[in-house]
Amino acid sequence: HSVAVLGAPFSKGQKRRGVEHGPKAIRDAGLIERLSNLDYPVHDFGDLSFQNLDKDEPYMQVPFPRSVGRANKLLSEAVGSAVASGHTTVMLGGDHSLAIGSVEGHARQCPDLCLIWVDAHADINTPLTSPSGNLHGQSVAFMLKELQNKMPELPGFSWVKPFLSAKDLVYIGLRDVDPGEYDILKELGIQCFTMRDIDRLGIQRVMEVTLDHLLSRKQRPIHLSFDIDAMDPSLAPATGTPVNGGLTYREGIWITEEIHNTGLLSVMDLVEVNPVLGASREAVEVTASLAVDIIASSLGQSRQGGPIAQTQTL
Ligand SMILES: N/C(=N\O)NCCC[NH3+]
Ligand SMILES: [Mn+2]
Ligand SMILES: [Mn+2]
Ligand SMILES: [Mn+2]
Repeated sequence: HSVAVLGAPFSKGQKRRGVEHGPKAIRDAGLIERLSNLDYPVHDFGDLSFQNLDKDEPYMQVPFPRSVGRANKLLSEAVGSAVASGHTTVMLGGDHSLAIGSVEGHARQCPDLCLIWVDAHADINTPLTSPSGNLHGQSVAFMLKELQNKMPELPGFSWVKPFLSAKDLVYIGLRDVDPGEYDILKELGIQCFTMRDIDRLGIQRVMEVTLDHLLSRKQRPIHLSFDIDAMDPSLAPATGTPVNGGLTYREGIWITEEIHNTGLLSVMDLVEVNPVLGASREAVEVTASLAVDIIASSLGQSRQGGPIAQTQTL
């Protein structure tokens, strides 16, 4: 099947400028030709354009709720139609609040999807537990049916009906979990593999348990939501909330190769690349180039190489 690439230049899920330039930085690092070298057609849908709302006052200490809600409604429709057209879809962020629209739009087409959240952070605060109010740290809370009774009605989010069950979600890479998030993760019994678990078990075992947890009962579409800050900051410095002690390059690529090998990847997000925050041009380039490697290996690029492509003539 074919791959669709969708840019979402959006930053109002958090307060640092620059993450709206993430899609361009990832494209400039050669994403489209790297994907074209794999074995299927690539459709670049370009970038969504998000309307600027002049009035969008904070609500319960949450900044830009209407802008974030509206952007995600637009993204949900775009991702939904890409999936409906049969594409494996890559959403380029932008901050991680965009996962609300990406996963919601995917779930409308594939209600039985499962979600693999690769991130230093759980992004499962509610507006009431969030220390900062930033919506990019609350994305998962809007998705979970089990949190419905803990979520206030936010302006701009009336269109979102929770669609995911806690058992259909696995976290990999956690190392900076807020107290409110810790309580929610424990209460809901969500399967988490923190960096400590990865140190203990090794990434091969973590992926074995992850894929068994999500797929052993029933094979179903996978949504991979990959926050570049899951990777060690030495590999991905140009991002908004770096946390030391992250995934090695090889751990990140093991995760994405294993997900590719299921043949079930349907949508992936690659978010939080912020070119403005790189201390040098080189720092921006290594971050964007890593993002391309993560996406390409999720879609079939392999360290083992592969056969001559059907489309190539000798
Ligand atoms: N990168 C972030 N989420 O993935 N930042 C917000 C979360 C901070 N608790
Ligand atoms: Mn995140
Ligand atoms: Mn993060
Ligand atoms: Mn972030």
